[in-house]
Amino acid sequence: MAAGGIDVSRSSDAAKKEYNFYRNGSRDVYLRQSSRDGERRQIKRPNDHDLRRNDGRHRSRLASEKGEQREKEEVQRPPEKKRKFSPIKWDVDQKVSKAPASREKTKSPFTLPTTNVVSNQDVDVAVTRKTYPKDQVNGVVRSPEPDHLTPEQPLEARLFGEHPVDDLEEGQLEEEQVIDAPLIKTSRWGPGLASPKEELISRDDNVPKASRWNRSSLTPECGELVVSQEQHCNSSGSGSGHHSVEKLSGGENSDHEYCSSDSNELENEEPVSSSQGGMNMLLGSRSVNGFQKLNKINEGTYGVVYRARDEKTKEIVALKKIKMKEDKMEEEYGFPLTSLREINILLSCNHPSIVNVKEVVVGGKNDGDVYMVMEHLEHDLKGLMERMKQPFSTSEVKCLMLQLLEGMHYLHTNWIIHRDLKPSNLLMDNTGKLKICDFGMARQYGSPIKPYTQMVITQWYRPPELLLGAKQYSTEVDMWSIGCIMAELLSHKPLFPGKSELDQLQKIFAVLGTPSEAVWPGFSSLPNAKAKFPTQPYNQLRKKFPAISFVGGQILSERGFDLLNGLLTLDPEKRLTVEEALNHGWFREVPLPKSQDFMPTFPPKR
Ligand SMILES: Nc1ncnc2c1ncn2[C@@H]1O[C@H](COP(=O)(O)OP(=O)(O)OP(=O)(O)O)[C@@H](O)[C@H]1O
Repeated sequence: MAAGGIDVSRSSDAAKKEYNFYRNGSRDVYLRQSSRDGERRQIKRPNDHDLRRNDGRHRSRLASEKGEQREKEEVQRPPEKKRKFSPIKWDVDQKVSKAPASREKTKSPFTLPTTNVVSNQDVDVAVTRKTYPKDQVNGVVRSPEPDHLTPEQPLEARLFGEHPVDDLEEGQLEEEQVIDAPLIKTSRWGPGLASPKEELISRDDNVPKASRWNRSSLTPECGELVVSQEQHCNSSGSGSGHHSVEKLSGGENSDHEYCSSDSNELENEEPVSSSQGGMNMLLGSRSVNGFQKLNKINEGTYGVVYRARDEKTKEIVALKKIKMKEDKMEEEYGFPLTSLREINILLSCNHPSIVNVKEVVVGGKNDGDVYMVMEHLEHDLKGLMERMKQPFSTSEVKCLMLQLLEGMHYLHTNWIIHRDLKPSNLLMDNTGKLKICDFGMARQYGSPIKPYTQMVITQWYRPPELLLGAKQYSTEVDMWSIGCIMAELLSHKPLFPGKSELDQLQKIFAVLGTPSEAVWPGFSSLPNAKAKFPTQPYNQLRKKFPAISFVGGQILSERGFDLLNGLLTLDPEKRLTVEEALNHGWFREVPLPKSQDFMPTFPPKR
């Protein structure tokens, strides 16, 4: 049976109603919730142009729909959300801002939780993008047969020079960043601390445990948790002097030294006055003893997650214990930066598709332990897909994809890149709700886009530009991961299960074609693109997701394939944006997205 769908906007009123039911239903949930708790913060959302680019790929038919939708949203914008703990105040990169007269007047996209307004003018610097003809996407040319992938010599050596490429298994990331004491001293967390030994983040057995978090030095006035966005590394350092600093040559960066990894991104925070800095995130935090641990759910790279009961409310929650860096032989130990970012971002976000962090609690066996208390969801999509006997149906995939895209739309419009989207980081409950979790790799991006570490995103879901060494990237990296997730939801197996970074690239190119300058302008100047990749001139993706199946396998309509191919576009400039994906016609053709209420339920994992 052909999978070609029917466009409900033209031919099926009933289907359209059902679609609207889903969309309105889910929006109603959003609005109901927001008006109920009355605590949603009003956030200035960048418009399409602000968001990422103006590449002329928006469909005109959708443009008017989007316009109406946005208008409605603006009218119905929920009231301001009270801060749960402390706001993120992302710093302005003074070197790139247009000579603000004062700090207060600085316009910046890094003001997520505040009501500061970002002017389009400021944002445009980052988002202007080239226009490409749509037909160049992935250079889709039907092929008779693929060329055989037989490198003449070890490609690892050719691709990455002398440095061997470590195999990265799923979930494994090469970097872990922690905040070390000297760093904190010069950060906005520093002010108000009595001595370096009483740093908030450092751990030292000489320091009485109770003072590790130095609560006494914290005042409500300095209660803002402030994390700087992109700091230029200061070669004189902040005292630690151990961070590597990479000098980028050429282009607009040639005059500056930039951080080569995220761990450096906090290094050069500007000094702060006492009114700016400090942290009271843990001030008045409850003890973890108020929770009864029921069972261990999972152990990830950065924390152990438990199912627990809040003794006070009897509510079942998820407790994520932050793994401290215990090895004092290491120069950096203490509270991982990834966890700090995760707490910071999650406490500031409020969206039905983003896991809710209720509070942060401390204590336990070790007085210095810190836990995030999150709403508990029964499943994650990875575990669920492994245990499911039947794959998700197309309408179920659409329901899940819409929720994922809505959550990502919220993040991207608030200048947050997740950078670790994968099925195990997508939680699902038995009422059909999907929620994005694990914000350890997430960060805000800004204008202009700066070099960040490319060692983000679990390898199977990492886009080719990062594998090829690109350091300047933004939301498009998440869109690639979403493409991989969509493929996996449809087929119930990972699309590109590479065994090493090189194997990952080979797997991608074998399916989507080896990129060329014609298909991906700028490809050849990426750091790792010098390697001679086996030539695979054709896009083979359709073979994996056919429109017709004679053996009863999963089929994908033309529109579904168009969405998948648009997400898995090699050239990040041409990859679909979250807004384009959200408005894609696949979601309006039959079978329509299943309503959350009708999503299947699954037994809890043991
Ligand atoms: N709120 C929650 N409710 C239920 N289960 C959760 C919740 N949060 C996390 N989990 C489970 O714990 C696992 C690990 O959580 P998380 O990804 O946040 O930790 P991590 O240490 O950052 O993991 P990773 O190694 O993947 O980066 C998830 O894949 C999920 O199965």
